[in-house]
Amino acid sequence: MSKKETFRVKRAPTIETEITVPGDKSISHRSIMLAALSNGVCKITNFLEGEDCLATAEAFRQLGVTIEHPEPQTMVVHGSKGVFKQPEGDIYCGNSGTTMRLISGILAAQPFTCRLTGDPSLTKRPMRRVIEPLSRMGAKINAEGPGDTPPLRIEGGPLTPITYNSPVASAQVKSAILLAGMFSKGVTTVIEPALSRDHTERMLEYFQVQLRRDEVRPERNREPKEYKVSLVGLQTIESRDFEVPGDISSAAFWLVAAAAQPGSRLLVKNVGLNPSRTGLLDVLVRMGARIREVVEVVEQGEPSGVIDIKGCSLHGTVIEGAEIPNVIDEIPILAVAAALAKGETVIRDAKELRVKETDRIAAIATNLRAMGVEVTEAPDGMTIKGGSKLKGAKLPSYGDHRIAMAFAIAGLFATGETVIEDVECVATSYPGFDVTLKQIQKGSGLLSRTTPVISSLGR
Ligand SMILES: O=C(O)C1=C[C@@H](OP(=O)(O)O)[C@@H](O)[C@H](O)C1
Ligand SMILES: C=C(OP(=O)(O)O)C(=O)O
Repeated sequence: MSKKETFRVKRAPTIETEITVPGDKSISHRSIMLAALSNGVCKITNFLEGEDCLATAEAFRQLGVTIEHPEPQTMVVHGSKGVFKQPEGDIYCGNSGTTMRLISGILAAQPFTCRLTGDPSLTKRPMRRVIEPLSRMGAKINAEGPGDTPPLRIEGGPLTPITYNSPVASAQVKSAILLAGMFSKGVTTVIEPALSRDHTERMLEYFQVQLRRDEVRPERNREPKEYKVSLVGLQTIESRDFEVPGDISSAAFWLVAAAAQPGSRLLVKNVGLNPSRTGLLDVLVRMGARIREVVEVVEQGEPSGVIDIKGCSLHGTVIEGAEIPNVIDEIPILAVAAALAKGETVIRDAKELRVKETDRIAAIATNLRAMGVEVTEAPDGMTIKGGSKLKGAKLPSYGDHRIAMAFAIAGLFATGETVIEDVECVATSYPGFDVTLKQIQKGSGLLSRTTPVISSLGR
């Protein structure tokens, strides 16, 4: 996609198709990292060639790791057992918070200094959340930007393990500490206030690292639970091949497009169904969507399979509390679903959205209002009054991939034309989104009448 591209979207026919989506972004990042730390050669297939994950691959090349790219979506990583070379220049993490925060955990343990930079969006994102625990482990990290923002200068060295009570349920914080813990002698523990995505834990186990996971109730039999993960450092990370499942956060856009349109039916195949990521399906079911999901594979620690969704008229819901980390990246598209649903949807406990690629609460509220939707903003969320007709509008993406894609879907339901500006950011997580968008607008790729309806399992 070239610079300053737009999506021009018009009302679409019902969706009746089956699709696959590119590889999972979170898992693709981790596959490069764990393969690089491993003791041999790992072939990663269905790797997401989004800019964020390519930035992670490039970072490890700069650290001296040989990474081949023999064919599309395949990366062959020659593990270096955690021994890296000092990079010549800065490591550029692009738009990717995951790259910067996770790699910080690894660099904290290296016997050299390096500097991490990013694009204007990443340069505004808070890094205290990783600086604090990694400094407690012994790293010297200096955030050069105002208010602990990047660039980060990391002077690594020997680390001591810690037990860290994380104030946020963040997979990036948890993963940075666990990766640092792999370089320190003794037990590193992270306790989080709600379960964030657990791909790092699952992939470490798949690479033969032993760890322990517990659900703890701080006061006996009282909710909310806390989630505890511990590992002993200096374990060998055994090289493994890995196939990345499709990204449910990318599938989310089409799932909502189908869910909100009576008469639509969509099958998404080979998509990740890790329970720490499927909160979107729970929310859509609460809104009235008819969904069945079938886990077909649980190899390599990550469940994946098919989602079968039928459109109907949706109604409002409440999204809050421990569910928020599970749907954190899906809130922009869930807000669009809320605008299309009858009644009110309340989103709370989601102040994290203010520090993503953009302030997503403000971006969602502004764009929904431009389409004629009544939205009340709160510091940690919003209330959306759904059910009125969406008006086509010219909308900024705020340089945020998920805002760009969510509002392209809103445009499929709006009167007139919706134009999303500056959509090149979509390449960070979903190359090919524009192709599927065009197909769906044309109504192509209809399901054949023989496509079996999934009848087992379901929600
Ligand atoms: O660990 C990861 O791969 C991610 C964790 C989440 O961020 P936080 O850890 O900041 O919640 C999520 O928003 C991001 O897209 C990817
Ligand atoms: C927040 C996101 O990613 P990251 O934190 O890696 O930039 C995202 O993909 O929505």
